[in-house]
Amino acid sequence: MRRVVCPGSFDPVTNGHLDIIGRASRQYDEVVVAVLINIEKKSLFTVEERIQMLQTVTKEYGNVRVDKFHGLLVDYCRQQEIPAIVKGLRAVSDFDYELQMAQLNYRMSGVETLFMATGPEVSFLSSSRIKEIVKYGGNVAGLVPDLVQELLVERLRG
Ligand SMILES: Cc1cn(CCC(=O)O)c2ccccc12
Repeated sequence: MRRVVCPGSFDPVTNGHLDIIGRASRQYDEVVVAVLINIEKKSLFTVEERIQMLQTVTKEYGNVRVDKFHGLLVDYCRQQEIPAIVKGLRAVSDFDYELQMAQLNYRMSGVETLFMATGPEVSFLSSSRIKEIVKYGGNVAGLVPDLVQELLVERLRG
């Protein structure tokens, strides 16, 4: 069974994330979307809320499982017996950091990293930019799932 992990904060999940997750779900038997627990980073949604959103918007793929982890991703991969990581690359600016992480992870654990180029229609997306737009009254329809847009408006505009 070919399994991969798609790690991230997903605070919240965007259509850029779903582009990669959906394409990975067609390449592998199982995709584990792993939400990073980072207590040092202030997040808009709780880990449980992020997991709930991801489970709802990835249900249609049928072979996506959502989980959470803290600490080193390669330790999680070892515990879960997942041999590879899938990362989405949005722009050349992503590559430098992701290359270093891929080399480190492989050197530490033998876990491979596979890169997928995000579609041009979503390559400009990030959770931070989306939150900023909603916070100042902008419209993010088509950039995030409808459910996420509703939750963003509720959380950021009360
Ligand atoms: C493009 C992209 C960035 N990330 C990390 C996002 C984050 O850390 O929230 C992803 C996670 C899964 C699929 C695609 C992506």
